[in-house]
Amino acid sequence: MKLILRYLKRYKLLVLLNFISVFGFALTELGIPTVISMMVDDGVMQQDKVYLLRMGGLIAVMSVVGVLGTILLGYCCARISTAVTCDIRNDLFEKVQTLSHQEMNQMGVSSLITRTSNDALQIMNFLNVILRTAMLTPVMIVVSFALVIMSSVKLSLIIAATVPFIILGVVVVAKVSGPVSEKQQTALDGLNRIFKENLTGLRVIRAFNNHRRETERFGQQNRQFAAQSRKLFTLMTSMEPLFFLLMNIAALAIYFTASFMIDQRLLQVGKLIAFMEYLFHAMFSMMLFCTVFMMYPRANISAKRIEAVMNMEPGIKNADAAQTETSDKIEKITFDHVAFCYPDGEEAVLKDISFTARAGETVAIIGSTGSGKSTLIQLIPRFYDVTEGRVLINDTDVRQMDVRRLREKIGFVSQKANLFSGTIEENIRFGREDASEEEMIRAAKIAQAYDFIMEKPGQFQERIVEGAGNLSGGQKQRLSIARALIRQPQIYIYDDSFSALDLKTDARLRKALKQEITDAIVIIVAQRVSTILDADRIIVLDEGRVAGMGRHEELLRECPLYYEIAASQLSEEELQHVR
Ligand SMILES: Nc1ncnc2c1ncn2[C@@H]1O[C@H](COP(=O)(O)OP(=O)(O)OP(=O)(O)O)[C@@H](O)[C@H]1O
Repeated sequence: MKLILRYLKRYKLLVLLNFISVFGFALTELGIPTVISMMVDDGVMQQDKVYLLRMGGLIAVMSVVGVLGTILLGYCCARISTAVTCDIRNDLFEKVQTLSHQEMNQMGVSSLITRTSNDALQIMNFLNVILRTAMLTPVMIVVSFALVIMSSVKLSLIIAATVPFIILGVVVVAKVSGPVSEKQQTALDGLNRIFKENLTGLRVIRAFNNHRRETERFGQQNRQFAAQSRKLFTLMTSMEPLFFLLMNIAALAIYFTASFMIDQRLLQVGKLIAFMEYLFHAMFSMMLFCTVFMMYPRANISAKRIEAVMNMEPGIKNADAAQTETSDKIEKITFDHVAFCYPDGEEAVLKDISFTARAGETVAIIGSTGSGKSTLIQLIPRFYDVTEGRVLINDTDVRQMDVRRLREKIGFVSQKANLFSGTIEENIRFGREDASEEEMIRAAKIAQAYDFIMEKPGQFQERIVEGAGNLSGGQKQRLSIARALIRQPQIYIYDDSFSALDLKTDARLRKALKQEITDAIVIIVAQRVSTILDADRIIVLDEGRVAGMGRHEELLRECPLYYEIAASQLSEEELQHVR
């Protein structure tokens, strides 16, 4: 619960106001029965009308104060609980932005979503209850039990007998509900994961006619979640009837004893009314307090799940002496005997990779699937850090550079064209918000996106739906290329970014890129040999090792693996031309 306290500290004034309104409320709630008891014993019994009127006025004032206190209490609870949850969500979101791919994989995207949504909601509900009742109930319990005892010590003994049973019940429920709550949240993670996978893979599921299987998978997980929820709710609600049973038995015993006491003039009727009123408040407050107590394990689990994310150390962060000032002009990128192994992998995915890419050059990387092409380029923007060797920009190790500054210099076009819901313009400007209209149009034109954008009814204002479902694969790729181009970076990295383009568009795009980007370093991962024919250097990767390096013609002659790839894609004539 340290998490909640840490965030509550930000709203000290409101918490204080909350506390004051709680006291105001308690004072009036418990004051009114006292005044009623006085009215009955000293006013009604003595037929003193003036006294009755005075006391009636006092009750009216106390009621107004009580109502105002309750409204203020409600306001404070709502303000604090929503503000704290909002802060927690914002901080979680910000934290997730700093996590590297490794931590994201470790935690799981669905679990991160559940933690930000459902776990934060649990904290909000708990806070709402705690601010409303946890502050109020201890005050009410102590004061009203004191008044109960003061009203009649004998009758209080009957109540004392029920207290151990109540405490025992609450402790048992709290102990059992903690682990159940954890299982419930984990089941919800799983439910979200299946739902997310199904929505993103809807077409595949339909194409393979697998919706029954998926529905069954979802149903199974849903049943698991429902079972845990049922257990939890049953546990939480089981306390209430038991509590009322105890209360009713106690009330019977009290009335029975009180009738004897009144008979023997040991107790007045007014005192009995007040006693029952105090008792009602004491028991009701106790029940509310028990609810808070029972809610605690659930909120505690959620707080722990949130804290686990907050306390995660980002794998990629700035070195202590990170260079915030990188030289403006990037002359070269050097891979110096680089090896890389994924944190959860057993074997190195890249082994002893060395090459240099200079400004104005295009370096292409080709190789069979799984040979390590995408992994290699992800080491440049530090999505991962090398396991051995160094990646240098000019002569500085990227690990010594400020991550933000480093990434500012890079235009990265990922293998999967990720676009965001919003307009086409917003998506292109994602690369650089302050770009001019001309720069945006220029980027769209080089990326060969301009024509299809102009054909859309909304043109640059055309809306892209979630997951860019209203665009073709090639259109998505071209927009993500435009997004990188508008940035005008010094390093371009294309991770198989032309694969969805037809050969004609691919050729036009490469021609435009060559004309417009003359001074930057361009690194292209490609599957198609035709995409990289003109590259200044082609690196052929085979199981994480460099199997060949050179221009297209040289490699055809000297690298059997490259020849094999080219032979599978080019015509006999194109191959003979080189030989
Ligand atoms: N996050 C990851 N964790 C563990 N292993 C990974 C991870 N990503 C990729 N790999 C493994 O690393 C190897 C290289 O993958 P990589 O994606 O770099 O290959 P690639 O050459 O780009 O393949 P493709 O052409 O199919 O995109 C593969 O064996 C893959 O299984």
